[in-house]
Parts: sequence; C-alpha cells; structure tokens
Amino acid sequence: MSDVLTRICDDTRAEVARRKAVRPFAAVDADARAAGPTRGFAAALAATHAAGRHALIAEIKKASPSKGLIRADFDPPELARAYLAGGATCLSVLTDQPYFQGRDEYLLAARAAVPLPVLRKDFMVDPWQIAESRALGADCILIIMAAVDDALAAELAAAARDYGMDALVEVHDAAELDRGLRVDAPLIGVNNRNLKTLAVDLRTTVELAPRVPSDRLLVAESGLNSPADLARMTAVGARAFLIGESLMRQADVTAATRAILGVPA
Ligand SMILES: O=P(O)(O)OC[C@@H](O)[C@@H](O)c1c[nH]c2ccccc12
Repeated sequence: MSDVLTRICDDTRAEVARRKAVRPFAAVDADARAAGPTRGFAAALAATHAAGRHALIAEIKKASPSKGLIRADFDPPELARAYLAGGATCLSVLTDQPYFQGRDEYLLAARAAVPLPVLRKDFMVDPWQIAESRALGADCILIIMAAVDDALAAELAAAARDYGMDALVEVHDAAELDRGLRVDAPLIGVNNRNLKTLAVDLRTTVELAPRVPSDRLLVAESGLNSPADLARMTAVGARAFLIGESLMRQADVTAATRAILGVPA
C-alpha cells in the first residue's frame, strides 16, 4: 500500500493533466504575467522577525487527511480578516480539494480580503502549477522535497522566481534538508508532520534547525498549539511559524491568534 503523500501526488498529477488539457501553458503563463504584483512573502516574515515579533503564517484549512473536518463554519475572507486582526504576517491557503477540501476560490477570496502575502498550499508536481498559482494571485508556493526529485525542485523554484514569487522548501529529515538547501529559495520549512505517516513530533525541528544556515529563514511547520511551542521552536532557531489546525479549531480566531503570538488583546 502506498503512503499518503504518494497517493496525493498521484491524484494531483492526474488533476493537473485534466487542467492542462483545457488550459495550455501559454494561456496560464499569460494570466500569471498579467496578475498584479506579488506582496513579498519572505520579506514580510523577515521584517516581522527583525521587529522582534513572532512571524506567523496563518493557515486557512477546512479539513485534512489526518483529522477529517477541522472547521465546519468556513468562510475564507472572514478567516483572513480574523488572522490579520490577530497579528498574522502571512496567510497559507489549502487549495487541494480531494484531501483537504480546499478550493482555488478560497485563495482568491482570502487574498482579496486582506493585504497579507499568501502561500498557495498545494502539492506542486509540475511547473504548470506554478504559473497557475501566480495567476490565482499566490505570492509564495510550496515545494515538498519528499514529493519531488532534485531536478523538479530546481525547476519549480526557478519558475517561482521568474514570476516574482517566493518558494517555501519543505523538509522532514536530514537527507531532505541537504537536498532542500541546494534549491535556490529563501525559505526552509521543517514540517513536524511526516507526510507519509501523518505522525507529528516537534523534535523534528529541534533536530534539523542547527543544520539550517542563517541565510535561509527557517519556518517551523505543523503541530504548534501554544506559546510554549513557539518558544521552543524559537529557541532552536525558527524565525517563522506555520500554524493551521490549532487556530482553525477556535471559535474566535482573532483571539486565538493573539493568544498564541502573545499579543495583548
Ligand atoms: O494544522 P497544523 O498542524 O498547524 O499544520 C499546518 C501546516 O504545517 C500543515 O497543514 C502542512 C505542512 N506541510 C504541508 C503540506 C501539505 C499539506 C499540509 C501541510
């Protein structure tokens, strides 16, 4: 039986093939180039960190393969505004439909509601998707090293740069980190969740953080539930945090965001 990540990527390749058939690269590339300016995703995180505040990438996520439905009352523009009011620096929006109940429209609507830079959180397996992401307005894309080989990772990162987007290079172990550091991208994310087994362990970031050079901005991802978790990640060198579920489960998202960031209400 194949692991979760392999299944998601196989399904994504099939979905991309369907989309390409109706929208060839030249068309999506033209839309990407006609999209407005990017908002500077990595620069915003670096500026928040430099100002001495926790740099949060707040995630808009309705469901996940490990948890099923996370939030029934799901209004992306309202959530985007709640995250902004709570002190988030950037947004992450899931657009994968089969596994995360995401939609491309959620990214469009969330980004239109706030001035924050937005990560398109999806499974990038083809440079065509990078053009599509920019056409949707994305300011940053995700490159999951466990899902791509070195050549594809480099190609995805180059495409992102070409459109003025940043790339978040996601790793889960030392071998992926070594490969990820050879990709020309400003952000390295250590995912505390193993995408093959879905198990979460914050020691993943603790162990890998010392190997991330200071010219990359380290993002601690997944399983962060409390100010103490952020302190633990900061102590080992994380300069930004990607948080979804623990905020999505709260009725008052602004208050929950302020609370985890330690911002007074
Ligand atoms: O909801 P959490 O545990 O706070 O995690 C957010 C984010 O890190 C997680 O959604 C994520 C990290 N990398 C991914 C890759 C694909 C899908 C999802 C993810």
